[in-house]
Amino acid sequence: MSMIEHTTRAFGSPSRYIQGRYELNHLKEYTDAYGKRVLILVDYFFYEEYKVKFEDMYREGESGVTVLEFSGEITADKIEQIAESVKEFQPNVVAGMGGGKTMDTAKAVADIFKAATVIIPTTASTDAPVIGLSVIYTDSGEHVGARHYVKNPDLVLLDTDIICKAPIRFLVAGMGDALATFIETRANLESHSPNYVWKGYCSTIAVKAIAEACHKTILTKGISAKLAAENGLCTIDVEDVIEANALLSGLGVQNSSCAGAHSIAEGITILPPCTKLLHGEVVAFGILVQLIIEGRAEEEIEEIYDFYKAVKLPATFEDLGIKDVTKEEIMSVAEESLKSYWDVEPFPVSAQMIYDGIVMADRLGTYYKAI
Ligand SMILES: NC(=O)c1ccc[n+]([C@@H]2O[C@H](COP(=O)([O-])OP(=O)(O)OC[C@H]3O[C@@H](n4cnc5c(N)ncnc54)[C@H](O)[C@@H]3O)[C@@H](O)[C@H]2O)c1
Ligand SMILES: [Zn+2]
Repeated sequence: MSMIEHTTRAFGSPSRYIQGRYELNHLKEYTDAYGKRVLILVDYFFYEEYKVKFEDMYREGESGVTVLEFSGEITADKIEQIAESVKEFQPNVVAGMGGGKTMDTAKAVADIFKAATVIIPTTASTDAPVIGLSVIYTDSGEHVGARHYVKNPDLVLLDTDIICKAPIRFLVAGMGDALATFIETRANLESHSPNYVWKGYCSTIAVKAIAEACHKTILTKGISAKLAAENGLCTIDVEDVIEANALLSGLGVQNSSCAGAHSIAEGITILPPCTKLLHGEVVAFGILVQLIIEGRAEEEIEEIYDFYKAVKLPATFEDLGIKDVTKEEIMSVAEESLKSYWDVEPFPVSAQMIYDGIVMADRLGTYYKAI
């Protein structure tokens, strides 16, 4: 167990968070407050459409804009190449519009120019937008490590019209990731583990309240939000769930820490079928394992299984695409998972305990599906 070294508490967050329908139409007003040389990295999915829109938007006035396409993997080389290509332009605002990889690349490029960072997520599938770090990979997609910045993004701007229209799987996966917030924060607080804000510093009352609000929002509004978004509607429940997935979940993880659920998410990706799942989907299964290992009350566990059944988050090996997984493979996942964050749990956790938790999560998943 990693105990805190002292009682100093720490909290970190983005400077501004703005969320609403059609908010992207106001991008220029927002970036004007930070600087006049604006670089916008746009996810390949939106590039053709938004390059034209952004160039039109910045045509009048003193600000200049450079719009570049982002595609593929986020690597140290790609970050350097992008920075090199805009060396003359010297952006003082760097925006990233797209999925987690585009956003993380924009954070890295902004850091090189010491520019203001503006993050424009186009899905609500991860808590990457608000966090002050980028996850770097190799060209072939292997995880290299995280690049940490001294500050979080200056502005996180969510246009919920765009996020609502994204495939529903992203919103649901984001709910899985967000549900881990309270469950992992509780473990962090119970074990008095350090948080991610500053080395060795402990968590605040604020993060406990944020994690509780995140949990309540997902469990009470998640089903309605999914139904609405599936029908192209952007109701207040959709807005609330987007805020929980992006803001509350991001603040939660940075200001406490990951624990068992994310450890399972990292361990289980050694099984090839699980690499095709979204981050929040494997985290969702990890939550079940963590709750079982912690021996939480039946009502709490049942509530989570019922929710998964309603929104279709994975609760069994079959849902994960690993119906025929062997005992040896499960033990390998357990051992791999031990390399992550199990030391945040309030008691020591062994590979055998994780093995039992994984199998039991599947068995309970099968049981709750049948009733
Ligand atoms: N920095 C952090 O703290 C942090 C936290 C969580 C995840 N991450 C990182 O985020 C990445 C995963 O994020 P991701 O799942 O968004 O991956 P991604 O960026 O690869 O996006 C997934 C796919 O969704 C597409 N997409 C984006 N918006 C869309 C929309 N509205 N409609 C349809 N398609 C759309 C993208 O083009 C891409 O093909 C990983 O690199 C992970 O390491 C970072
Ligand atoms: Zn996560």
